[in-house]
Amino acid sequence: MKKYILDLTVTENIRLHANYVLIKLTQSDPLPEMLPGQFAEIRIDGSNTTFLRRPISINYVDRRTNEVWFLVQLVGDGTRKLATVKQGDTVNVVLPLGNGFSMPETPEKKVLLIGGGVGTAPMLYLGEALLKMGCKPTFLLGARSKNDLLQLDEFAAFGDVYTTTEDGSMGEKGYVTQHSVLANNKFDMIYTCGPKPMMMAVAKYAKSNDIECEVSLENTMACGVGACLCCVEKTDEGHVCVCKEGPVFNIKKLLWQI
Ligand SMILES: Cc1cc2nc3c(=O)[nH]c(=O)nc-3n(C[C@H](O)[C@H](O)[C@H](O)COP(=O)(O)OP(=O)(O)OC[C@H]3O[C@@H](n4cnc5c(N)ncnc54)[C@H](O)[C@@H]3O)c2cc1C
Ligand code: FES
Repeated sequence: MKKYILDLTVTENIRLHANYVLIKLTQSDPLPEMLPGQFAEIRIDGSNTTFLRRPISINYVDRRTNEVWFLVQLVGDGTRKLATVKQGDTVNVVLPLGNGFSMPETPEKKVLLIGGGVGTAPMLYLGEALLKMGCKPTFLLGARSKNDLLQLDEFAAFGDVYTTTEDGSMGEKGYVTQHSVLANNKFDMIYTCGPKPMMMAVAKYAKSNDIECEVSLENTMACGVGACLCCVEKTDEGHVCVCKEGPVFNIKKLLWQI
């Protein structure tokens, strides 16, 4: 897919919670095609300590308003600076990058989308794409506590939503892999994104229950286009760049000890 370097304009920057912002960007021309699971490399202007662009997932593409959404967790200088953009500011992005999730062959498939923390970000756009093909998704969203569960209304517009929190402040207490929705249903496909230990636990569950599973890796990245080799992951085909060959992989391709 063709990649673009675009100067996009901020239409909204919504503080969802102390540590998260939702940034919506647009341009006068129609935004390019973007697939669920792909990401952008965002240039951080005005930060003396952030030399490289930062990879952020495509959270949602609103074709009616011609906006692309980014859900950003504030973890360091780059994301904190990005979180300060205001309506009318320009943000330079390279997109769409990476491969994206593969869609089920038929809409009859029963699919579960598991997001942990800010790993829920790519699941919203994926959920809409699944619903559009007639495959209503089930979302299982996990976080430390209630405040870290984001965009619940938006998810509910596309499918059934279940939640877990580690402190029990919302949904079932515990980890996503302990949620009763797994025991009460037989899913054909699981898509997941979140902290690596969570994705490994999900992959282990999927493997032992013979369920197809795709994970979206968040290896630390620099160039985002397969040039610097800083994001490599071992697969059954050798070392590959997660930014280019991924970030989405079928768990059968990964050499995880699960
Ligand atoms: C393909 C991909 C998609 C991503 N999508 C999103 C998204 O939609 N929303 C979002 O908020 N973040 C996302 N991330 C993570 C995001 O890129 C990092 O949090 C960001 O680069 C940190 O930049 P910083 O300058 O704020 O922090 P830094 O100063 O660079 O780092 C601060 C802290 O964050 C940790 N960190 C840095 N990079 C990562 C990473 N890739 N994963 C986990 N921890 C990291 C560092 O170890 C350090 O402890 C994604 C990462 C990848 C690779
Ligand atoms: S980030 Fe440079 S090769 Fe992947």
